[in-house]
Amino acid sequence: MDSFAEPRKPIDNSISLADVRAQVHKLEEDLRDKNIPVSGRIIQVCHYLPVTCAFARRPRPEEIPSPPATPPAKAADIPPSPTEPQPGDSSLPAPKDAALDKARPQWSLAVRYGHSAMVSGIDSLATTHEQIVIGWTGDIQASSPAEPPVASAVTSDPSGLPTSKVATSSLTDEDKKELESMLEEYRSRDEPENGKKIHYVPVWLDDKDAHGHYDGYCKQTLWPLFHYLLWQDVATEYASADAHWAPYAAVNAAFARRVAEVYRPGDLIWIHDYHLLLVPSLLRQALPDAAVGLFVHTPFPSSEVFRCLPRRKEILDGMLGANLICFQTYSYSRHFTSSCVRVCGYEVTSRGGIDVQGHVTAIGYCPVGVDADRVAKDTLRPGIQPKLDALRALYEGKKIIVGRDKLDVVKGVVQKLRAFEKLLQDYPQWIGNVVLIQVTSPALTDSPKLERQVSELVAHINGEYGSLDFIPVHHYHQTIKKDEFYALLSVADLGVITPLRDGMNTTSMEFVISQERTKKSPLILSEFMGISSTMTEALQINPWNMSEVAAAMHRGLTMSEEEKLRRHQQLYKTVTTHTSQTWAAMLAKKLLERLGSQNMARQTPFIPKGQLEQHYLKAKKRLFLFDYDGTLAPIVKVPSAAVPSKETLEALETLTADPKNVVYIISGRDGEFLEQHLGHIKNLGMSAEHGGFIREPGESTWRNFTESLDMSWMSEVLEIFKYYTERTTGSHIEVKKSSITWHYRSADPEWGLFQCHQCQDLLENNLARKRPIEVLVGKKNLEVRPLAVNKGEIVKRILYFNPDAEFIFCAGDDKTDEDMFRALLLFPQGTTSPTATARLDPPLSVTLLASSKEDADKFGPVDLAITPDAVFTTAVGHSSKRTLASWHVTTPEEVVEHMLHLVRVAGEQAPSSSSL
Ligand SMILES: O=P(O)(O)OC[C@H]1O[C@H](O[C@H]2O[C@H](CO)[C@@H](O)[C@H](O)[C@H]2O)[C@H](O)[C@@H](O)[C@@H]1O
Repeated sequence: MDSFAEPRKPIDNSISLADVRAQVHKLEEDLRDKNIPVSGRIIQVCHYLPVTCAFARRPRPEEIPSPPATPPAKAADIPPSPTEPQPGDSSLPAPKDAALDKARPQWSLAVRYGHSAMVSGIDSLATTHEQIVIGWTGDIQASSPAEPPVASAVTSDPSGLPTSKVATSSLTDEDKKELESMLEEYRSRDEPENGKKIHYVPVWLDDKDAHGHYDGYCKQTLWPLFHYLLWQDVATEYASADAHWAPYAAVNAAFARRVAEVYRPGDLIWIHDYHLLLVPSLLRQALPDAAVGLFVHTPFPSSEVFRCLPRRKEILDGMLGANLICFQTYSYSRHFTSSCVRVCGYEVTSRGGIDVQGHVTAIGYCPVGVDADRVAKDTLRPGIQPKLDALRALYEGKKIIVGRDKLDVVKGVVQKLRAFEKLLQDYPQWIGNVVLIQVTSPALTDSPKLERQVSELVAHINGEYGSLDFIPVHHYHQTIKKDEFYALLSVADLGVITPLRDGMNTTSMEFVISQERTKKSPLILSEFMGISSTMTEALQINPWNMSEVAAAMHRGLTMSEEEKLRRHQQLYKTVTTHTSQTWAAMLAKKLLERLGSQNMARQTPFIPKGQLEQHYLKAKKRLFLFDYDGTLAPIVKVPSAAVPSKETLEALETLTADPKNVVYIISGRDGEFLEQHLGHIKNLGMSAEHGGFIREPGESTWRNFTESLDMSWMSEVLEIFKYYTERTTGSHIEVKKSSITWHYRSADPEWGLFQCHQCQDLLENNLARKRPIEVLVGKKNLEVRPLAVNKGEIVKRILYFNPDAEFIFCAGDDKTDEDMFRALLLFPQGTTSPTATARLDPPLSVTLLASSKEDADKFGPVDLAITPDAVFTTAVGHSSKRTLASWHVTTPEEVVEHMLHLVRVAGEQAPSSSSL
């Protein structure tokens, strides 16, 4: 237990806000220099706006009551003409009635408390950036029209307003517009003077969706899971962890739409927290080039817990639309990464990013802090001192332990009380000399069982260890006011914050700042909270270990003044330099760094349908070169199950039926597999084993390019693969005619990858130095084939024999397909002329098969008919995948759709062209 030892020599882990801001500025300048758009704006996407909205609708004309019918008049009191209303005549609507006063806003806005760290961070960024905060209005409270009108958009606490709600569906477009323009004028209390504008933009949600999303999926499904609670342990009316998925998805979609509406190229987008985990991928589809960051404020559980979530893949894919995902701690980021690897089978790049079909999401962490200056100011509030004095007087002569938590299972209040009892048991000298003041504020959802448990435990301890003049535990279950809160933190001789799980925990930081003016008292923290990784000088404990917590309490209460001071100074430095301001600036910095990194800057555009169609229709001869796995058939777990779909077969059959088309499959598969599934397609050319074999269109025999090669290495590779297969459960070997593949897709993903690296290392640094082989890293496989053959060579060969092709479409998804794309870089880089021509030397595969030197010499260079615009090299995968291809599509289905489309348009054109 490291923390129980004498404190280490203080380390300087402080961060300078000025430095981070300067770095942000520099990064932006550098990006501009590289012509990468930087707007200087940040879009912050938060579940709630930091504003509450109350609404008092003006009555519509038809809702204004008409004057009541008057009784028959007596001659003596004939009323004046109705055109002359009398003062005080209550039967007539007063023209100045507040409800009718068009000038008076229907809306009143007030500060929404909560998430103060995030909100103050965002506010502070206004020093350097214009921002747009997008969030839900929350339930709209109904305020009475008789309420005094609000003078401006900035108002005080609306707690006096009636709490009935206004249905969002009852709001008109005008009502919504009115709120939007008031929000545009709104300025938060903490916005810096002369700061840049913060625009507040509401997301309008259907009330049912909004509650299904938040009270349902967020609070009943995700929140417990992220805090290591499986649903049967928390939900009293447990239905299904999948209930409320639909509103979760709907609300996320509404947020993404709103962001897309306000987005401008060069904006940075930061999405906050577990309420919005699908927004990144929705934005990636809508705004492929946007720089999107996702910050997860909660813990992220171990993959073994996370995998219980029915929608685990949807959630991970949703998050992975971001360019960067940041967590509070390294350990949460590690859990996330292993969930991606284990649940989805995604791979981790050498720099720790997650690779999804070529789109790499960087993973990082950046702990949030508090607004230390504001907290320090708050501790000086005049109302605090009298409360502090009162507490001191009340507990005079006794040590005070303070705990303040939400009454929520994960906050560990029960465990803390048990540990306190253990303190009194193990260190009886404290009986009568120490009190625990535990304040619990109500959680979002009541838990009567937990409340009962806590009360019983308090009563038990007080009964067991208390006396007429001594009550050991003082438990207050209520929301306390700010002054009371700071008085409590300041008076403590020991702070005990010991949740079973907590994303970060800001109370511990507020404790340290409060103690700066008073006792510099020590702090006990649970090791299961995010903040523990930065608060290294706190006494860290496992909240489940009662003896350990009791010992830490004893230690904290008896600590020397010198040690207290030393520890406090270190904690204070951490808290006052790792603030909400530095956190917010660091997020901006990290996303800009990501933006500048190579992966993000190089986007492969989506294949241009019109241009493809135009060149296809124009060409007298067209060449199609398709990889198979991952290009014409999606990747599946078992290789033999990757059979072509009905649509794929239809596309190949119709393409090959057109005499203008020359179509080849160029695959790593063996000829047997290709023949079995595609052999029946007339006129389909096939190349197997990464260019080792070719079967020309219309022929039934294969030409073997490896015949004359030394293939003795195969048995040696097989031995090595066998060694690894024995040690990697779930892996298997695929032996082909002249290549061999070791698959580990069904093995434990981390172990499989580790073994793959070991095996690759052995093959490359040992066998490949002596033998004419190449080791290829494929999709969860390792392949070895002869050095002399590759897919690029085959492409050159096909092109060499079809020099009159005027259109080339070549698609592939993995590294071996890059050889094909490389072979099709026929024009020097930067060629802009659409009529540029190219010449091709005879490739090795042509001369190699020549029977004699003279025969080989017959083959000279050929002039190609192709022009630069008519070569469509197409990577299947994400637009940010690193590739030599000029275009991309995302899935094999899209490849097939494009092919079917070309065949269709050519078919539609055929009758008219023949009639010409
Ligand atoms: O050149 P390709 O047509 O892309 O073939 C490359 C290798 O694909 C096969 O393995 C891959 O696809 C399987 C089915 O989706 C998948 O289970 C496996 O994990 C992938 O690595 C094939 O088995 C190999 O022989 C090919 O060389």
